[in-house]
Amino acid sequence: MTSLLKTLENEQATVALGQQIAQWIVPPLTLYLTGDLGAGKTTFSRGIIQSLGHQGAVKSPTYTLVEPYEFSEMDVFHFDLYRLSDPEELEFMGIRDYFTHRSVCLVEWPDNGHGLLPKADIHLHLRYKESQRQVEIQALSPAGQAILSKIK
Ligand SMILES: Nc1ncnc2c1ncn2[C@@H]1O[C@H](COP(=O)(O)OP(=O)(O)OP(=O)(O)O)[C@@H](O)[C@H]1O
Repeated sequence: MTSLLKTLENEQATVALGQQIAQWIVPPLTLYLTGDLGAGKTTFSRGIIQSLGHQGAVKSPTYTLVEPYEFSEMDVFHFDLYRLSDPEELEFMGIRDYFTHRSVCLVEWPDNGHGLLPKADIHLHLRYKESQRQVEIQALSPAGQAILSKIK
């Protein structure tokens, strides 16, 4: 599978990447979002979620672990696992019930999910390089590859 490197000049570029990807999402789909604190994971998620039709704010669910958004054709689950110390918390939440053929999972700090999450179709690595913000978008499945091939 392939990957793509993009520079994100400003916040709007991060939002716009989410908006682009949102048009091509066919559930089920899982995106992993990694990058340091403040790298732009929530900004990207906001681009996707608002583009799908959510009109309110999109905040990182740091304390609730997951924020669900229901749309006509899919359910989006925005996870932030930064504070997850015990994977049993995910089991207690009944995490497996979240994953259906309608589910789109956006997962911040996926390494803390300890293998309880679906495998990623796309992995976004957000980073700073020489004072620029960059994102490496990695396709990890045919569904992810189909989306990657359309990103401009
Ligand atoms: N490409 C960009 N260029 C400049 N600023 C950006 C860019 N993308 C996002 N930002 C800004 O960076 C700040 C942090 O972004 P955001 O909250 O999305 O990061 P995060 O990775 O979700 O952080 P955390 O891990 O703390 O939840 C926000 O103020 C956002 O507006």
